Amino acid sequence: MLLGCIADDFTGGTDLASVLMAQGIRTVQVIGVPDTWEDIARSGAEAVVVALKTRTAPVADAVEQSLTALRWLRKIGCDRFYFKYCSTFDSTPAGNIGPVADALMDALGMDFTVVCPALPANGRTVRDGRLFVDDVPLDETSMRQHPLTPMDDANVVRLMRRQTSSRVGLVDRGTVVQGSERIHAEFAALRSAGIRFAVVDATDDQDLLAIGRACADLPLVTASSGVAIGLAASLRAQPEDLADSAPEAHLPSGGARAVIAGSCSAATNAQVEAVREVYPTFPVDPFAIVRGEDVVTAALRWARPLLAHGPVLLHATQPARDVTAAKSRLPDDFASRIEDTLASIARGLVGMGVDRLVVAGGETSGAVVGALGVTGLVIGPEISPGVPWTWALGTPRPLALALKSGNFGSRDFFLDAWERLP
Ligand SMILES: Nc1ncnc2c1ncn2[C@@H]1O[C@H](COP(=O)(O)OP(=O)(O)OP(=O)(O)O)[C@@H](O)[C@H]1O
Ligand SMILES: O=C(O)[C@@H](O)C(=O)CO
Repeated sequence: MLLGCIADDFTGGTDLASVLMAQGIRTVQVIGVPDTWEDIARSGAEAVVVALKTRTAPVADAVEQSLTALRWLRKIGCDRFYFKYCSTFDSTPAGNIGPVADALMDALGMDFTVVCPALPANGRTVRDGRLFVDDVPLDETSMRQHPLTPMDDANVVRLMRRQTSSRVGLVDRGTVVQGSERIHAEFAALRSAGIRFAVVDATDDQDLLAIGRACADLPLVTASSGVAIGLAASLRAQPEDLADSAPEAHLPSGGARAVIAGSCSAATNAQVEAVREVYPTFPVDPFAIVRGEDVVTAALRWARPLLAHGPVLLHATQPARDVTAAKSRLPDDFASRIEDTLASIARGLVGMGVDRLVVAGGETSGAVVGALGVTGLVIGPEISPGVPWTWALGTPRPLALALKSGNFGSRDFFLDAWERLP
């Protein structure tokens, strides 16, 4: 086993798994911490991603679940680890990135690691410690109005300092461009100066390759999926050892298609708009859910006659400014109530013969995958950077799932995704 990964949400898990697969590392994603480990040991996997739903959980829960995942990964033979969080550093002032990273490091007896949310393939870069999305500082993007993790600062050093009492430093791009040995030397200098977390600048994949190599002797890295691009080289002595086959796939055979969107991110809003002209869409109204209306039955009644004719899309997605305006009129548990509703709709759709399902949003994906009883995901072909088709494990019938991070994918993602299925 080359690498054990802990992802703080489900779309983030498939993002990392697809990057590792692209690096030739045979990767399996499990949903939560499995009860057993024999299946994984038999699967031929070289990396395992444990997908948790801890991004917005209470800090103590997130820490406990992450430590449980770490123990399980050690049990199946991992001795190198990857804590995957969002490339937009989605978190609250209390956590959970800092507390989880601190707890994992304590458990591994470490006093230094990296913090690197950069993901240039999706426009996320870090310069002088500041996180940009397509060259716009994070706090000036729609992430400022995220329903659960509004991001009001682009400075990752400062964001991290809010979440940990440990010392946080910076490895700037001027150092990174000098290559892995120079970066490694800077890590050593920061570490001996008592720095526990080094935020590392990166603006392109070359930077990530160098950073990955410089992390070769770190038992744990903390990052978006970006650093994984550079890890393959340090995980294997011989590049020709790279695997070229995925674990056995469980392909569905031509049932109905649906999209469930619970993300209110800018990209998902644009993708929902693009669908409106092309196939049927159903808006799920948060206020109807709160009023106790039977939204699930209404949605399934709407979808039933349409499924034979092509894909359908059901969405709670609304523009971020509308969400921000509505939040004060919604109860505190609004997010989980919307997630539960979308998850019940997904279960109903699968019961009606949907076997190819796209889900937009990490929290939403967590709820849907839970409701469908999925225990793991075999990673299939990539639809767009960070979003692969996956084949569900643990479901009574074969099911293809694409779990799309809220801000990933082009405008036509919900139109084109089907074409990437084998
Ligand atoms: N109209 C709405 N008003 C308020 N909240 C909503 C609305 N629609 C969806 N939500 C909630 O917003 C949250 C969106 O989080 P989710 O993780 O699913 O998407 P995301 O953050 O855009 O995606 P990712 O985590 O992959 O970046 C969910 O909890 C969802 O239930
Ligand atoms: O890193 C990202 O942006 C995504 O994988 C993600 O975590 C969104 O939830």
